[in-house]
Amino acid sequence: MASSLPRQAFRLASSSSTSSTTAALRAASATSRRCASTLQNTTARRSTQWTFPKNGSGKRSYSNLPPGGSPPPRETNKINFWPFVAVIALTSGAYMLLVNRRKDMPPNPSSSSSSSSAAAAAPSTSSTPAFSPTDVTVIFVLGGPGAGKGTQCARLVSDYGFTHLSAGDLLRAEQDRPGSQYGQLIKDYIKNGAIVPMEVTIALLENAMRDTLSATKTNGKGRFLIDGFPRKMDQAVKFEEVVCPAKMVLFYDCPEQEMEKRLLERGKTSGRADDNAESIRKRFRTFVETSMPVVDYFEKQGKVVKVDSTPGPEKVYEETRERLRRVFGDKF
Ligand SMILES: Nc1ncnc2c1ncn2[C@@H]1O[C@H](COP(=O)(O)OP(=O)(O)OP(=O)(O)O)[C@@H](O)[C@H]1O
Ligand SMILES: O=c1ccn([C@@H]2O[C@H](COP(=O)(O)O)[C@@H](O)[C@H]2O)c(=O)[nH]1
Repeated sequence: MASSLPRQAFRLASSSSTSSTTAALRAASATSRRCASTLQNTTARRSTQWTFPKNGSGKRSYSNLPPGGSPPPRETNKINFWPFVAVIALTSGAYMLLVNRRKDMPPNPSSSSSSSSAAAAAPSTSSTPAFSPTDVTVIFVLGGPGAGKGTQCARLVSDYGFTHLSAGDLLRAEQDRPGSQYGQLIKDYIKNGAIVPMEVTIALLENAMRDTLSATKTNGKGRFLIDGFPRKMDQAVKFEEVVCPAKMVLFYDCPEQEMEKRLLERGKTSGRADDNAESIRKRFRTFVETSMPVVDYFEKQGKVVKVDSTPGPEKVYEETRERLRRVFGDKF
């Protein structure tokens, strides 16, 4: 059902868009319920259609005779034309009324002068992203837990003027927001190193992007480092479809042993519920099984820039800058 949720469902919460969050997810679930009840009604109608009366032997009777009964009395073959004439007259009248009313209506904005072309006439099969990649640069920053994504993003922000959006941070903020109906759900997912349903995360990201763009007077232009997202194929596809296609994927590659050491060290002070041995093990597993396919997917599109993040942060950053320069040029 997720893929057929209304677009509105993706306009979810940020701290400034709380009520739209709730309303959007409610709308989504209301739609699901409507779908379910429509399905039930359809099924009910179908089963009615397929209920045939049983005859005396207990078998279904498929003739137009009532089971075991005699044929209905034959009607005399007199045809009365007047009802037909009345129906035709009424239908023609209604049609003419409709045509005359339409003449007074303003033209439909979607059927402009080019409406005669096949493209304009065909129903839209894909949605348009909320932000154009011409105005908005999105770079996905991926890598295992503790690979150093956040550390590198902080440096890129000060040198390139990116806005850094960490999906994990946004989820933690939503989790702690008083009154959030997703607080407990997010908490459980994070503790288990699992991926929160994409509707929540995509909406948080889209809202944060929108808030950033409207707060900065840059005519809707902006640069975003989306850190720790997408971590699952459905997120990747949906985000690019409804929010904005990414220009590049910065992938920080680091051995598990090194990442574990960093996370356990960070866990001494981070206060994060998932910086402990058990959660780290689960996060690694999710990363290998669920998130690596996303990296492979973008790799096939030639979008991945892989940086070894085993060395110290300075060295990793130097390499990152060099790789960005190669892709975007000196003036980026
Ligand atoms: N290149 C590095 N060498 C050594 N330690 C590092 C390096 N980069 C980051 N760290 C440290 O490792 C820990 C994890 O780094 P960071 O938070 O940047 O990783 P992350 O990939 O964003 O993690 P997560 O996915 O869990 O949010 C931090 O304590 C950070 O200071
Ligand atoms: O797209 C996402 C990103 C993150 N999560 C959950 O958050 C935690 C922590 O993420 P960090 O990037 O390490 O801060 C992650 O383990 C997931 O449980 C998510 O569900 N979806």
